[in-house]
Amino acid sequence: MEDRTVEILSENCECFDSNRDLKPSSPSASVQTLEDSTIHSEQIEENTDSIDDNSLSSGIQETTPDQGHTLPILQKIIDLSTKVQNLKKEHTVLSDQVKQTTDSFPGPEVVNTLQLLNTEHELLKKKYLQESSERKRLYNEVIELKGNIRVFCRCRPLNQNEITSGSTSIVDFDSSQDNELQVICSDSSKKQFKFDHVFRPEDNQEAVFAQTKPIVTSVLDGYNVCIFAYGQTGTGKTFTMEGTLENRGVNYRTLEELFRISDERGGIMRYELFVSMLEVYNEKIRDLLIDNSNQPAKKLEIKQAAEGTQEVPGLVEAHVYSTEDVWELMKSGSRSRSVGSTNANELSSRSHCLLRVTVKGENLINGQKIRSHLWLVDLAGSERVGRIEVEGERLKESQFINKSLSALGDVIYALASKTAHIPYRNSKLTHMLQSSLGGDCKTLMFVQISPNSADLGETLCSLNFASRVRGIESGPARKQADLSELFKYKQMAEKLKHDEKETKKLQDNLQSMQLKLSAREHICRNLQEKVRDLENQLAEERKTRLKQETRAFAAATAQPSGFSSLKQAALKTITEKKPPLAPSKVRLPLRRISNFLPPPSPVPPRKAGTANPLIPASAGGKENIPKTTMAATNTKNLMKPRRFSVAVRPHPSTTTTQAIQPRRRVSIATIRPESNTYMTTPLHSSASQFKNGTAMGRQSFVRDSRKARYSRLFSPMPELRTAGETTPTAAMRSSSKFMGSPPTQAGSWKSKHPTVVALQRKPLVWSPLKLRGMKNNRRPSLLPSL
Ligand SMILES: Nc1ncnc2c1ncn2[C@@H]1O[C@H](COP(=O)(O)OP(=O)(O)OP(=O)(O)O)[C@@H](O)[C@H]1O
Repeated sequence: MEDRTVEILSENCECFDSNRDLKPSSPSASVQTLEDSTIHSEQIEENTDSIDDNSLSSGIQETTPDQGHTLPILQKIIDLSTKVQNLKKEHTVLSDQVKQTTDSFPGPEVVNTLQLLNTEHELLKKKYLQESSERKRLYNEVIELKGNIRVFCRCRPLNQNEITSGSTSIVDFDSSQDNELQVICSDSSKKQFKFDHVFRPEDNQEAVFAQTKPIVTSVLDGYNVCIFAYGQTGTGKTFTMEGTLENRGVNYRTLEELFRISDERGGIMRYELFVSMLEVYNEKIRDLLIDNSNQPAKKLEIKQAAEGTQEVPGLVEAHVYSTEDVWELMKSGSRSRSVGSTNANELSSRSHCLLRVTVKGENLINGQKIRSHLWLVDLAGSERVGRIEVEGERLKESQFINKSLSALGDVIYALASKTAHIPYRNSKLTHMLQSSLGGDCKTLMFVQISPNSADLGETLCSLNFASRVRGIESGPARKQADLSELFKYKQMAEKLKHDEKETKKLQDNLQSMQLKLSAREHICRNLQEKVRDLENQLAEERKTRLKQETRAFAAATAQPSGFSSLKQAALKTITEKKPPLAPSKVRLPLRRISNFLPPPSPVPPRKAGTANPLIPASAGGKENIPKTTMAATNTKNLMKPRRFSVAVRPHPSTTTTQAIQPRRRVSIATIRPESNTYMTTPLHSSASQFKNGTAMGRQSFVRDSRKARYSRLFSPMPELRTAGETTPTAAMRSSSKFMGSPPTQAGSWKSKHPTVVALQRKPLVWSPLKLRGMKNNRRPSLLPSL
């Protein structure tokens, strides 16, 4: 009977083997993609069902030695493991993709660049605010300086000749009115003139420059400034502007002041000063800084630059670094100036002398640059031609001088009357001063007068002219910016705008990449959960099958007889539709599937009172070996079948067509003695061990860890072969590779599997022992009542 059982079990194993390559009947159940892991899971279920159904429908078949050696459940486990491995591989691929995506993110360099851009942006904003504040301050200052054409009147003292001749001063200065003077006419009438400031004959050069300085220094703020001295010959124009070595004039003091302020503002502004010196002689421009005594004078013309300013191409611009440089240049230029002797002045200036100071400044805080001009003009004598007895060349000079001075008067008149057209181009002088005369420039006019009564007419003419100049309503001064710098700032602003756009684009890209990363991470997490579900499901299935195999093995070995009843009961059970294995209700933590055997778990000594019902309570030591095992080991033909199955096999004498096919294959891989060279399954070892009565089979059990693992998985009671001190169930539990698995919710989970349900209702429904016991009413079942 036991031989038949073994044969039946073996054939059942073969039957499962023959179905191990079964594929899902529905193509839709195939695992196609990783994302369709749910389908994957369902496919596993259907695979299981398909295998089981095919196994059941095929019935018991003959075992052939050439058929596969792997059990179907092993095959399914392998398939599941393969799928899990595939899922892990895909997970790895996805993780690598995410990592590559992360690597392609803007790295630290881009982040640093962004930080630098932000810092630069903040700095530019700060500078812009500072510049706005500065501009406001300057604007207020300009408002205070409304009426930017200022007129100072300076009266020279009577010279030695005039005093000797008994001349008296016709200019009366009211002590109570600082800025007014009265001219005593020939009829003893007094003409009063009011100017911005009136310098008396006793006022020295320092006093004059003290009043001039505020306007002069405006050139360092970027304003064009024009200072000119107007008056008849010998009234002290050159003395005021150039001065002497002992009494330096406005020109020298201005440069001195400019250098002083430049040094004072050194931490904020960097200035460069350039000096040009030229004269307009007979309507010709001469560069006074070129020693052209030995060669013909180079002809210079006034050109209008792109910025609208008047430039003289070819004019020397000497970079000066100190007042000494300026003084040397002035002396050199003065020597080149055209002078002549008149009866009014021994060294009368026969030309208009213009000293141009170009200031180039750079704001070290905001980088703003300025470029402005300061014109210091010593005009030729304004006396009428008839006043001085000249002829020939001197007469011609005087005509040009008067013509240019008349043009200057016309310009001033036009500015005063606010006419649309200002005749700047009527003379070289006004054309040259165009950008420094007018409403948006600061102009200072020194009207030089003589106190000599003999010069009364010329004095009145000069004062009247100066009074008209003073009456010009000029607009607020306009700061002269370097247009090239302006263009540069414009480009910088455009670049900043572009950089801000790029920064925003980068930030958008960063956000997009972060979103993609989070999405991929989410996918990875889902995949991990699916892998975990599959592993949990696999573990559950293994556990369930192990339980069933244990029960079947115990039943089959304990009660091999009554096979027909067993068969009928089993058939009755298997005809029920088998639902898929109940999924795990509780997700178990991921546990890596390895090919290594878990360490043998110690089997706790069983108390007599809590002994497994499969084992008699009185059993101990060798006697603890279950009777099923003992029965199997005592069977002489145990080693004959190629496979050793715990499922029953009908006796050859019985019909094979009526063989019972267990719903869950419960078999133990074994081997025929003649093929033991190829098999190292535990049963083979155990069979040899049992046969020889030794423990040598244990060596082969652990020689191949993979085979040993599977053999150990499906060996119902490997421990029984050696220790024999525990029950098959306990032995199976202790030998299972899932010993380390977390406890399942066995108490709460209830299987819906028909077989399990049937077993729950009829614990011994397909147990031969139970059937036999029920049939004969003599022997109770050894299976536990679940
Ligand atoms: N404020 C003054 N104090 C003392 N001396 C003066 C003063 N103004 C002019 N002089 C003297 O008067 C003389 C003539 O002055 P200056 O040459 O400067 O006149 P000018 O107006 O330039 O004449 P021109 O138009 O012919 O060049 C000089 O010797 C000068 O020293």
